Amino acid sequence: MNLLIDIGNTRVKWALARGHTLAETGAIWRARHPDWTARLPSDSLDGIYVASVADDSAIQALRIFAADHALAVHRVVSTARSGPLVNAYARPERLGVDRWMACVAAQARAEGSVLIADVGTALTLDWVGADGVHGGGLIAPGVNSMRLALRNATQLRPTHVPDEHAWLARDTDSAIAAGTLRCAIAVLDSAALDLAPDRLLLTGGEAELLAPRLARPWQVVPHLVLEGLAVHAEREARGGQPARQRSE
Ligand SMILES: Nc1ncnc2c1ncn2[C@@H]1O[C@H](COP(=O)(O)OP(=O)(O)O)[C@@H](O)[C@H]1O
Ligand SMILES: CC(C)(COP(=O)(O)O)[C@@H](O)C(=O)NCCC(=O)O
Ligand SMILES: [K+]
Repeated sequence: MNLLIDIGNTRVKWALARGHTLAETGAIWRARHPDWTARLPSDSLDGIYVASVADDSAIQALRIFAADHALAVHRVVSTARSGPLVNAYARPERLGVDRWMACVAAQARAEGSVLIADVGTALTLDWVGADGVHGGGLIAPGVNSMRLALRNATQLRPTHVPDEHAWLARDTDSAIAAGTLRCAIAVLDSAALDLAPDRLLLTGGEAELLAPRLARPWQVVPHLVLEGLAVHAEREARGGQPARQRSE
């Protein structure tokens, strides 16, 4: 059994995986739990596969956890190809590895073109064509990050996030909640309309917030990045076209 770990800028997501199957999953807010590795499962593991876009201290903490449990850490990085998937970036290693793993998972799931939205700290879009070629994507702030940006750039200090998000808000907290949410909705709706893929996949911590408000039916896949790690680990175990990786 492998421990799969997706270290984002806000949360660590993990899964126990047997082959393609994610047996158990969890998420840990790193800022709230500086000792987050103590919350990871550690029994009966063969190894750890990690995709991290966070600062090096997170990988450092994971290395200590792995050494304590005599486990190898396979740090996955973005590569020019993975199986049938081809990376659009001229410098493939610069594509966020969470984005790359989401593309791997989306491509392995089904045929046809797919647009992937991962909305967490950042909102990212990635296109994978029916031919398996990654077409690139974009990076914007997630909803909460937009709210933090306003807080940092202004004197606005909202005290709550109202449930309703009317277009025409009549108080400051509602106006911020509506404005930031509708920015994210607008990006996803217009990308779905302009690019018209066969499938729309939505993941990330803000997926459930956005999904019911979108014009087209995006399929929410909570663990898409971890699914990509499972595919990657299996490809490597079979010896077939692994993405390049560093063993640590
Ligand atoms: N239980 C929750 N309650 C409220 N917001 C949540 C919850 N879980 C996730 N989020 C939202 O998801 C974001 C983190 O999403 P995530 O995909 O884990 O981001 P990252 O990959 O950047 O760490 C948070 O900033 C927050 O906006
Ligand atoms: C865009 C991201 C910050 C998203 O991070 P997240 O919201 O998952 O924490 C991450 O994928 C990243 O650091 N990417 C590298 C730059 C790129 O993908 O072009
Ligand atoms: K993201």
